[in-house]
Amino acid sequence: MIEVEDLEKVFVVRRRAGRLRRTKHEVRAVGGISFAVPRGEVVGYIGPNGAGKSTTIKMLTGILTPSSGRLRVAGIDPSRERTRLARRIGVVFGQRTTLWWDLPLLDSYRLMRRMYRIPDDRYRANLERCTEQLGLGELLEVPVRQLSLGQRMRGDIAAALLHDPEVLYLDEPTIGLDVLSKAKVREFLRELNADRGTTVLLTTHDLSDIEQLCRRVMVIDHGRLMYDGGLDGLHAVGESERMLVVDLERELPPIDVAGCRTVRVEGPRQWLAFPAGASAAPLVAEVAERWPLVDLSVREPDIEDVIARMYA
Ligand SMILES: Nc1ncnc2c1ncn2[C@@H]1O[C@H](COP(=O)(O)OP(=O)(O)OP(=O)(O)O)[C@@H](O)[C@H]1O
Repeated sequence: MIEVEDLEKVFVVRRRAGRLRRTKHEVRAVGGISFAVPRGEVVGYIGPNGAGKSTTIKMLTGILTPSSGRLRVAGIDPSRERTRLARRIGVVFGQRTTLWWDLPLLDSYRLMRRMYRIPDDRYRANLERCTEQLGLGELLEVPVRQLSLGQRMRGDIAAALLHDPEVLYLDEPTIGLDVLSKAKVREFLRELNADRGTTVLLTTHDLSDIEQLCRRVMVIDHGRLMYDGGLDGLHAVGESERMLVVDLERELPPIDVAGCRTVRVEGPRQWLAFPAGASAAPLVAEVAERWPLVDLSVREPDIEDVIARMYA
């Protein structure tokens, strides 16, 4: 559904270099990335600030023209046939709205029906589905400026789906939302993908979005693809560690188990880190045999830590 080959975007920026002089600089926002997303996949696209995520999405929608490389979305070259592509894709920018600020939601949707020339029956069916699943019923007559952030975001997601796009780009769709609103948005996206097979490319700084929605994740940094694969594989790349949390009968000096590092001691409780790929069984057996053990648990690595280590 999405094919990207050696995609590059270089911005030329002018900077002041004195009172009158300006010098030209090149910013390589995206520096030769390649990937493919098959139909129906939900892929997370993450990276630190300024990594090149939004620039990639803008090229995938046709807003920006690539400096070089090959790009196809649903078989269409986005920058050449932007209008034709617009009928096949939906876009939600969490930081901006595509709705008309002073109009009630429903009026924005009616305008979109005209713009996209959506047949009546399809429009009605999609509106009904989105209204029900996103809980928009009581909001349809409310002007967008009076909506809360979470309500507006749900309104924006519905707007992006009225014309039945095959691909949905989501740029920070849960930014600023409370826990409940995030859960609603994620649930809706899961159902959308399961029921309609919509391909989703999701950019977010909230890693729970990724954990809950994506099996595959791509990590970009300085315009380069650092990782493309399953969530589990991230742990290996990020050299993550699991934690053995040991409750002893009494306070003891840090215990010494081969293959582990004691990272914290608090009274009778000690935390021992070991490589995420190693088995916990021999370590547990050794602790149980050599020390007066009351309880023990194994904690999985936190994806936030893994990603932070990768970015660093
Ligand atoms: N129109 C532009 N002109 C010049 N430089 C730009 C332009 N747009 C983006 N850049 C630069 O390209 C790089 C990538 O920016 P981009 O917005 O794609 O990052 P991002 O990964 O989306 O970041 P964030 O997570 O902060 O939104 C940055 O260094 C940015 O300053």
